[in-house]
Amino acid sequence: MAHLTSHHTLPPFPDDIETAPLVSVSFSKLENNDDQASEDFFKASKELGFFYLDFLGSELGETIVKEAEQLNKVQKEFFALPNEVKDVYGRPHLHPFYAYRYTETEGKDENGQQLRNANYNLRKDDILGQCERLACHQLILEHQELFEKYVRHCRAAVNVLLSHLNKQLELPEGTLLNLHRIEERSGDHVRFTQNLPHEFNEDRARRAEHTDFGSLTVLFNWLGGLQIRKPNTEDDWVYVKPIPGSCIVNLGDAMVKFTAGILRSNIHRVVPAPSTQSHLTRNSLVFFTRPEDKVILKRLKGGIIDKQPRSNENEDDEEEMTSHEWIMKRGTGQLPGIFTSKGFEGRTYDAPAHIAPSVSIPA
Ligand SMILES: O=C(O)CCC(=O)C(=O)O
Ligand SMILES: [Fe+2]
Repeated sequence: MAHLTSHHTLPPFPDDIETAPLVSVSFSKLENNDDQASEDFFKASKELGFFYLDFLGSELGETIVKEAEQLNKVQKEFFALPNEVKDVYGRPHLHPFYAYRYTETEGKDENGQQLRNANYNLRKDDILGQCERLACHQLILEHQELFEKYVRHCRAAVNVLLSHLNKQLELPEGTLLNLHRIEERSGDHVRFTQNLPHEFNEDRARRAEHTDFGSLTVLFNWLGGLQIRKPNTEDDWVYVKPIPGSCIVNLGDAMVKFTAGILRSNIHRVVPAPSTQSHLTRNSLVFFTRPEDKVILKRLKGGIIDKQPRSNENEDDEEEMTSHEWIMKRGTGQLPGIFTSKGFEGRTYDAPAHIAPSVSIPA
């Protein structure tokens, strides 16, 4: 059978380490409004906030998988460009968030260039021509059609997920979809990520801990390295094994705020790939969906959310922040720390100034 993905070209994920208990939800079943799949998805969204979305057997799903493979090739080509070429699209001069961002790491490549871990955030509104486009490299423009299809397809899949959540939360029809209209300005973006092999380092692992800021994240990775913290533990981290044909979906802070904590945005981080894969450079491809820029991040009215207890008497008086403000503050380190359903968690991390363009500043 022809391979749909390139996972088989890489050393296998080890079979002797504990992995995260993500359930697998069939996208094709969700498309066909299967009740059991819908309930399984809702349960996973409440309990772990992470699940595999199995795209096999769905036309849209398999298209997304193929496009992710193509974009993975593009990102490798992009990261292989000379540093000074990539720096043209770097922050802070291009944009504080939608830009190429890196941290230097030990060693030089064969051309004597300093090695870097990096990511590159490409805005949905740039890709779809919905705003004045930020400068980007010719390579990105050459693949404009692929980017546009990928964004539209990921958004179509996300809309299926939002519709099921809407139904399970018993919200008035279209509530969640109306907060995520593709044609409106939002913080949705495609992220390229590249990390070079390195020894596990506790401090670096801690700095990488984060929740995602937005609504739903569609993640493709090819090597292990993503870890989630087991719910109700202080520090028990387990690897998420990549599954060919599935993406990993996780819920972000906005969904916690909208549902007054019914849904879960789980803490996660990226550390070196495990044993058999640890010598390889690791790439991941992320599509972040976020509420429209103008949406205020607070509990929605209606359905089972109305039955959720208030977290404190002053919940209604708390400072209201729009999705755009939240993303920019969180994305540039002005609101550091780990956000959970109970608010910000105790252990916070302030980015030292010297690693300002750090890829450790999360999501
Ligand atoms: O690289 C990965 O597998 C996860 C990346 C991630 O969590 C993020 O970019 O927010
Ligand atoms: Fe993340």
